This record gives sequence, C-alpha cells and structure tokens, in this order.
Amino acid sequence: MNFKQWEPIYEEILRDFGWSRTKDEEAARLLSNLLSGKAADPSILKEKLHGKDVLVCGNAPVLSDDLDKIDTNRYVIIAADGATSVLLRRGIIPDVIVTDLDGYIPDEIEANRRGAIMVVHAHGHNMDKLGIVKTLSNVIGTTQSAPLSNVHNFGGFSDGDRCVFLARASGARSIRLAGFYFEDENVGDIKKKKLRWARRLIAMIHQ
Ligand SMILES: Nc1ncnc2c1ncn2[C@@H]1O[C@H](COP(=O)(O)OP(=O)(O)OP(=O)(O)O)[C@@H](O)[C@H]1O
Ligand SMILES: Nc1nc2c(c(=O)[nH]1)N=C(CO)CN2
Ligand SMILES: [Mg+2]
Repeated sequence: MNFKQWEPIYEEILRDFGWSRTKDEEAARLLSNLLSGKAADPSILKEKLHGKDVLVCGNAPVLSDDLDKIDTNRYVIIAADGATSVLLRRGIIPDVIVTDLDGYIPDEIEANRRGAIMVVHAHGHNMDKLGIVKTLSNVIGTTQSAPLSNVHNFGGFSDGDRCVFLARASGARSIRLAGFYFEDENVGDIKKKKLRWARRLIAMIHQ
C-alpha cells in the first residue's frame, strides 16, 4: 500500500483518537535526523522476507499457547514489540522486531545484538524514546505519516498490524499470525481501540 492509498485511513485514525498529524511529522523528522548516517537499507527486509513463510507474533496473552502449537523453525519470525520478550524466554531470536519502543527495551537491545533487524516507529507520543536508536544496529525507521529520508511507511498503525503490512510489502509468501486476540477485555480503552483498528487493518490485507 503506497502513501496515497494509506493517507485517508491514517486521517481517519487521527480523527478517531483525536491525535495531531503535526506531532507525528515532528517525530518522523526527529527519527530521520537520528538515523542519518546509520539507517539500514530497507532492502535487508526483502532479503529476509521475500518468498518466505512469515510468522507474525503479536503480544496477546495467548502468544505462548499459540507458539506451543507451531513449529517455529519453519518460519521467518517478526515480533511486535513486547512479543520479543516472550520469544526470548523460549530461546527464539526474532528475525525482525517492529516497535515503537514501549516494549521491554533491554530484551529488544539483546535481540538486536543477536541479529534481529529493528524497525523503529516514530509517532507523536514517543519522541522522548527515539534516542534509543543510537544504541541499536540494523535499524530501519518508520512513520504512519508521510515518509522521509531514513523513515519509511509500509502501512499500518499499531505494532502488530505494521508487522503484517511490512511482511506483505516485503514479498512474504505467506503470513501466519500468533498472539493476536482482538476482543481482549483485559486492556484499557485506548488499547481496545488500537486492537479494533488492528483487526480492521489486518483484515484489509490478510485473509
Ligand atoms: N490482546 C492483545 N493485547 C496486546 N497486544 C495485542 C493483542 N492482540 C494483538 N496484539 C498485538 O500485539 C502488538 C504488540 O503488543 P504490545 O503489548 O507489545 O503492545 P504495545 O507495544 O503497547 O502496542 P502498541 O505500541 O501497538 O500500542 C500490538 O500492537 C497488537 O497489534
Ligand atoms: N500518535 C500516536 N501514534 C501511535 C501511537 C500513539 O500512542 N500515539 N501508538 C501506536 C501503537 O503502536 C501507533 N501510533
Ligand atoms: Mg509498542
């Protein structure tokens, strides 16, 4: 999905949450500057994912139970933020981590040190965290707003659905989900709303 196709959906998300596009754009510029001279080429994602069976791990409490039923060795694995910690505890290093840096950062740094590609998302509410990219290697920046140098938009909004858009944009052969439970009642109102969007966005591109 290119930005022209994504933009009306993005505008609807901003209206739904009452958030500012200007702040997202400011965050994207900050990330673009922080990654200047150190951003990885996004072609490394295609090299990892093109033609592959991809397992996208969301961080719903069902993730561990889901993983018990899956032969993870068959898949290239993308972790949505906090799912990284669940995978590490099982001895699995995700191939790619998609994060807005509100997961457990020491685990994400450890996974990155052990080879995980980091896809770091800038938005209007995480500008204070973006400096962490300076400590990472193999980092690719993303935004939900207009793309900039070093900062891409593969489509999607929250970490989990951005994983799916990223896998699709990188030419994955198949995409399987684990650890997604959109009807979770044990989360706060904002998270419920994010999960509703995640369900809708994933349904648009994944059957
Ligand atoms: N029941 C669930 N609870 C939490 N995350 C879920 C659930 N079902 C699916 N997910 C997906 O897992 C992703 C990573 O979850 P995590 O708890 O790490 O959230 P997060 O990093 O705070 O999410 P976000 O930053 O997207 O709000 C979410 O972005 C979401 O798409
Ligand atoms: N402005 C803003 N954008 C977001 C936010 C958020 O809290 N604020 N959370 C997200 C979840 O990954 C994705 N995008
Ligand atoms: Mg997050």
